[in-house]
Amino acid sequence: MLSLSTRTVQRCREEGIESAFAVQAAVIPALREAYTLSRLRHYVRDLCVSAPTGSGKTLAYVLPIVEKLSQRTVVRLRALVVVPTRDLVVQVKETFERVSKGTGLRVGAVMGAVSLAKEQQHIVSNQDIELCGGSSNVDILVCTPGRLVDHLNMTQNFTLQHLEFLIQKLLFSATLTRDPTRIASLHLVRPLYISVESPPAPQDAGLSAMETETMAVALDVGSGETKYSMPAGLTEYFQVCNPSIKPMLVLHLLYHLNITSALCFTKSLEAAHRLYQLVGIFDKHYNRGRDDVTTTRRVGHNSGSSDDVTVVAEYSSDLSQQERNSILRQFRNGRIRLLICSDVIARGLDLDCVQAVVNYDAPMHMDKYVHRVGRTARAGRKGTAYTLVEKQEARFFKAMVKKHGHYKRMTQLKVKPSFISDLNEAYKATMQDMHRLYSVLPNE
Ligand SMILES: Nc1ncnc2c1ncn2[C@@H]1O[C@H](COP(=O)(O)OP(=O)(O)OP(=O)(O)O)[C@@H](O)[C@H]1O
Repeated sequence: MLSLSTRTVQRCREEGIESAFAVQAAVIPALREAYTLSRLRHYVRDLCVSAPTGSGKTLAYVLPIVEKLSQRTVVRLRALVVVPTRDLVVQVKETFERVSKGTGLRVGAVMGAVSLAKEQQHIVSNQDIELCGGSSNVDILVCTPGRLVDHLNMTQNFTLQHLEFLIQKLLFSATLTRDPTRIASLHLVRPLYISVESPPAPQDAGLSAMETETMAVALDVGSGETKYSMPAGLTEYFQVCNPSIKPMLVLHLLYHLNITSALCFTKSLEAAHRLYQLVGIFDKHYNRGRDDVTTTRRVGHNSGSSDDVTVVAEYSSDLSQQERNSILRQFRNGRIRLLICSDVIARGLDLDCVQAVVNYDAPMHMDKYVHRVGRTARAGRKGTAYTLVEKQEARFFKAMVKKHGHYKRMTQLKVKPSFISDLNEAYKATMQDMHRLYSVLPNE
């Protein structure tokens, strides 16, 4: 049984959460049992959770941590959450803040977006004299690994000695390793593995009364290649093609399939920028003189007017945190149709509006593929993933997905040149502009 307090259940309802997802129904009681027994020292244990992307793993640890810590009287750092990217720090912190509203719990974040000194003031209440029990301004801290190490080395009175919960995204993952050697290297204490493979459709019972036994299955550690469980609402396509046709296929998705909200992953920042410019220029040529332009009002690449929809924007770790937040806000509000991005966005970021994911450059690691396509079809919604595989990569890509038992989920597309012939004229003009931009003469 979940047995969450009336306050937590009420808070969840205010946030639109009426029932527990499968992973929450499996993890929350296990986590409660683990921290209840951890008072007896030899019962301390680690929990490892494997569940599809977008299945609700964040609330699975946020809810029990807030439940437990809301009974505290003195502020001490009792829960530490380590996640791989800054964007994820912001997102997880917001989730803690929403759930803990009204409890008085203090949630902090350190990720290197501001100076170390500013972060020190934010997380530690007294830096003047060394205190053996440390001093803390926060009960819960969300951080990136690098910044955590900085504070451990350089922040007086920052201490982990009162920690009751340590969450590592690595161990709450859609791609949790089954490799016994890698698991051994983590030095886990009496690990309990929970694997949830069912889709994240809400269960019948409410948050306060949830049976868990049927949902969790034993994780098959050491069983060879990992078979990833994917979101049930995800449809996956791939197309084998020449590299030169790849931009046209992206344009086909935008202008023929009328995709209005997509993330597009490239292999490098340069490739992302080039594609961003190409799509922006194409949009101008394609829409020039057309009376029926309804889906895309052109705005250079972004005019800022509230009605405008920008056809394309780019997102990368090179942008400031403020710029990144602003782009994500516009994308969430439906004001950007195609967001071209690097893998900084692929890990854990929760954008409920993503209709499709495009792998403009096919990932060559299955983990990367799972995290990228997992930005769509979240929380029981539907979504589509398209992967463009260059001819010389096709053998490797197919072998990779087959090795992970994934090939049968995917459908091979064959977009014929005749399907996209109406884009040719604007595309030709675009290529001429691109060649001018990059000072490269066309071959023809
Ligand atoms: N019980 C619930 N009812 C409704 N929505 C929920 C519930 N639990 C989680 N969600 C929503 O589902 C979405 C995905 O959750 P979350 O980001 O925790 O997924 P995740 O499993 O951590 O994904 P990833 O592996 O990609 O990090 C979020 O928008 C969250 O608010």
